[in-house]
Amino acid sequence: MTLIAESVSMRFGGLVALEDVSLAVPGTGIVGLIGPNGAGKTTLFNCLTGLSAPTSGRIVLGGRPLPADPAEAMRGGVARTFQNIRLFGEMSVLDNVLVGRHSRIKQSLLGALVRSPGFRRSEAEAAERARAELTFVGLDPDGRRPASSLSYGDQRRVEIARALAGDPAVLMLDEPTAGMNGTETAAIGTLIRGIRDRGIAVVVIEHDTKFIFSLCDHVYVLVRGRMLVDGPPAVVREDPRVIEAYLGTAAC
Ligand SMILES: Nc1ncnc2c1ncn2[C@@H]1O[C@H](COP(=O)(O)OP(=O)(O)OP(=O)(O)O)[C@@H](O)[C@H]1O
Repeated sequence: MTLIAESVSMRFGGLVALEDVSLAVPGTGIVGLIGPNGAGKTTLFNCLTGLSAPTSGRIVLGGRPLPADPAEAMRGGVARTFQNIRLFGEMSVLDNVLVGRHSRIKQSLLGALVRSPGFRRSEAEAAERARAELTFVGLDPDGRRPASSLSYGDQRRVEIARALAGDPAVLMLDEPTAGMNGTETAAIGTLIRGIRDRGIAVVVIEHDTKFIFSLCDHVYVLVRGRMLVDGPPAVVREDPRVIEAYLGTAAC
């Protein structure tokens, strides 16, 4: 399912955060989005995940306009993680992942109240799926510990498991390696490739350009709210405009 931003602009009062930005996420593969601080990456992510409606332009998923409503966007097939981890800290790891699964399954209120056989079967299936996703991201499938008791890196994995439990067609990861060391970053890269191999399209925002260039099939570069250039990593990293605008630092 292709996710497309068509000529998206976003203004906050007098500030132009995005100006006529277009981007296409094909149904498979890993797309990277890089750019200096304040370039508009998170603003674009928010539009692509239904969190914000662009001031002009549109977001299209599978040929249909994406509703500017995160829950609807998730039901449509777009899941995300956040720059600042957003888990229910007091809840168990498993329950956090179940929240992602419940966005996908329909249960009647009556069935839930009387705990009908259908409701119990559906709950058991959801728990099984949540455990499978915990195993997939490399965590203990038991998941009984409170989410807040996990290390920062493992909490990121729980967020990813929760997003995967909702059966997304596109998974959007906002700085998935923020605060991680080299070993942890490499492990997240392996996990993202595994997600890609399941046939899920992945979009990654990162400041770590080395990570993006080694991971992605296609890279977009945003600078001051405009899409400066996009292409395969080998082309983008050599583009003089990119080097001048963004990569002419020790970071690349
Ligand atoms: N809700 C908002 N209200 C007003 N201005 C905003 C809002 N959200 C973002 N901005 C502004 O829009 C611009 C783009 O911000 P955005 O967070 O999208 O950039 P970014 O590329 O994600 O930056 P960073 O890498 O630092 O996270 C910035 O100037 C920011 O201050």
